[in-house]
Amino acid sequence: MLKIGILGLQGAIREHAQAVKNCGAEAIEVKSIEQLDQLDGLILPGGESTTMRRLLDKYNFMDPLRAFAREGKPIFGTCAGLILLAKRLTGQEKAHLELMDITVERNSFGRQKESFEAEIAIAGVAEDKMTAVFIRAPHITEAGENVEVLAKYDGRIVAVREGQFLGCSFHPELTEDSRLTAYFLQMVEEYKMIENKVCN
Ligand SMILES: NC(=O)CC[C@H](N)C(=O)O
Repeated sequence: MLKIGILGLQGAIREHAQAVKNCGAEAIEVKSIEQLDQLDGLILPGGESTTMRRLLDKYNFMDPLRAFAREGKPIFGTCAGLILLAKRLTGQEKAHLELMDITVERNSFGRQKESFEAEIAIAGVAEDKMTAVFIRAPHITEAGENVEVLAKYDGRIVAVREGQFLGCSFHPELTEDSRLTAYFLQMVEEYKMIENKVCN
């Protein structure tokens, strides 16, 4: 069974764990860096990216997370998690993990739309549209040449993939529709196959 970690420092942790279990994998709430070794893939949940960054520093997660990525292991960032993955943040000098070749703007859907649901199509995941829950959501203003744009809302990029990394502006764990989580687990499965080939 695939072992999927959910970074458990702050944010929507339990809902992601449930979505992972619904898709038939084991969900592990990650609270210390020692737990990273046993994982096949990792989810960075939504929450508040500044708070999350403070906790990542406090518990010395930054370098181990970058090492996890260097091993080629898949990471899925949702909302605040997407902000953590970005190489560039609008209006901020320093980004966080700097793993995905994207520029992200925080809180970009205006006041009246602080929290809303929308029906969006996601390439390779939900061509027929699915409900996406946006909560003080960021969006992607620039995507590098190796980044695949999977979804847009209101002309703005809200879901992307770059090789082993997947990111979205919304909260896929807050609806019953687990298709995006299932897509991520498929990425993890593919990574495992590649890893086994290299080892054998
Ligand atoms: N729902 C979310 O994760 C919101 C992200 C939040 N606005 C931030 O900047 O971190």
